[in-house]
Amino acid sequence: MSAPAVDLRRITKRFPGVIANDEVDLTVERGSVHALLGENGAGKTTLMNVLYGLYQPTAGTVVIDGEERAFDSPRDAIDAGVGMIHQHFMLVEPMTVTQNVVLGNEPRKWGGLAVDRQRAREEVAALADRYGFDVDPTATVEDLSVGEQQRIEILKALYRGADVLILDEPTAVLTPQEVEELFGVFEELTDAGKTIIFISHKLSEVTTAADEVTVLRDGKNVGSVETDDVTDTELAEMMVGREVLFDTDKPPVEVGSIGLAARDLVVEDDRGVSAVDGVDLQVAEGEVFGIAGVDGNGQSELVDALTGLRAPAAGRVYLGDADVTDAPRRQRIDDGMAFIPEDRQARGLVMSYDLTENGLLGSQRDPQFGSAGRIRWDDAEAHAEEIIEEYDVRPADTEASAESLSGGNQQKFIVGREFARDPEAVIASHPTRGVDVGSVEFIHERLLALRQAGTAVLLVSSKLDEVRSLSDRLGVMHDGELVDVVDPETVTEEQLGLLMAGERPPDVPRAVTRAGGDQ
Ligand SMILES: Nc1ncnc2c1ncn2[C@@H]1O[C@H](COP(=O)(O)OP(=O)(O)OP(=O)(O)O)[C@@H](O)[C@H]1O
Repeated sequence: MSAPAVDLRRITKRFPGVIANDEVDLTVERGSVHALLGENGAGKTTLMNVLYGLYQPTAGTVVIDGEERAFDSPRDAIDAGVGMIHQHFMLVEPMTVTQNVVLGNEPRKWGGLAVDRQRAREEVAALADRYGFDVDPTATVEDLSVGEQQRIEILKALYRGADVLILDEPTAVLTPQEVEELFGVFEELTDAGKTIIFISHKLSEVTTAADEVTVLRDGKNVGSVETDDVTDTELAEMMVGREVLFDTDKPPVEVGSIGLAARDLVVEDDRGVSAVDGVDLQVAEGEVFGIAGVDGNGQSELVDALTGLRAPAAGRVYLGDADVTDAPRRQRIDDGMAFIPEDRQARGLVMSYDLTENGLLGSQRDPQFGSAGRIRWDDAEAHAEEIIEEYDVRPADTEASAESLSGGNQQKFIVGREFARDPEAVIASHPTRGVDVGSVEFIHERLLALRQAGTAVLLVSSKLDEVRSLSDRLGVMHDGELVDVVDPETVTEEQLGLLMAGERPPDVPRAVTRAGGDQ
């Protein structure tokens, strides 16, 4: 039998005060798809960063194709045939597909004096063709959908000779259709002898797309199993070490008056084009209003306008009875608006601050933490400790900087901080993105507890099962418009998919309006 494509032997990686990987073994056979699963902070990204040469292990050996390797940088890993596709793409948007794919490795002509553009185009087209990728090498990257951009990243790795492809949560930003396409790409690649390792939090995707799965817990490998031999429930238990319930219990709630509303809202994007085109919506106290849609159909701009990050070009925003259209963000927070942003690193946290400081963000003027501009740091620290404990943020250290936390733990901290404000209205944008199953369950429970307590919740999510199970009414956004408001319980996945694609399927069940006031 040939040597495995990847063989990690007793990899240990320590950071100050943390053992991120603790003698982890991982064997991945050539031509297979291997999933890496584990709670937030379990050490998945760290292990892959070791394999990709971004980190040097404290101890242990990396063996590729039977050959022991020591990578000092990703350059070494790429030379050994290991490529990595990060969650945040590293493409140059104004450039073409071809320019991006060959970037840094351009074929040359005239004795190396000039880039051979024609050859570059031909090579990229041939590569795309070989793996069945439907891409136009002359297209500009910024005009492509997220799924297409991801395929360009994969092409880039293949162009550099990758035999092993590592993908960090590749499905987090994709629509259900794009996820299917990506899994099709996985098949093409493995048929051609490539090896794929992907990190995921979605159990159903792991069992669908992977041949084998390895579960990490607290930095250790707790088991590698073939996906044919394991159920979602068993995997969840391996991850968290306890039973995880998948049912969301949503008790009936008596709704109150309007907690959050938008009227005829028009919002322009960064290029001055209308991204939100006359949206009307009302969220009652005690109601979860979900918004489903393919990313990039105006959801982000809508959320920006509601939270005060972007001034609308027309229309009004209301928090309770108050018109807050022109109110600064700070005032909206003071008036009871909590916000879980889509981009947690840019808008949810200050990455270089520690958790005590991050726990204060938005509450600096709250008398709970001081007066006359002086902050009582003991109280601020106690507050951060409460969030850490309640939301199981790891490491449980108020002095840890936000940037030293894993992505999912950063998210849990933001959610904890925002929910602790006891808000009148919550705007939650992809609140469980990158969060492990145990924590997803917890965040869902807390969202429903807020609903129970009479908070108006606007939930934007690209996870259809999430918006369907939590929402009382579900709006679908397409091309800047709220094209329909449907009953999340009875609408079918197919109807939703069509609405999200801008079509008008028949017999869509309309949502029943229960909110007070006119609708
Ligand atoms: N650069 C760093 N400095 C200090 N600690 C770090 C650093 N990178 C990761 N860690 C710590 O190592 C542990 C593992 O983190 P890692 O990002 O590998 O987890 P993960 O399994 O990928 O989590 P998630 O699912 O949340 O992305 C965590 O405790 C994290 O706080």
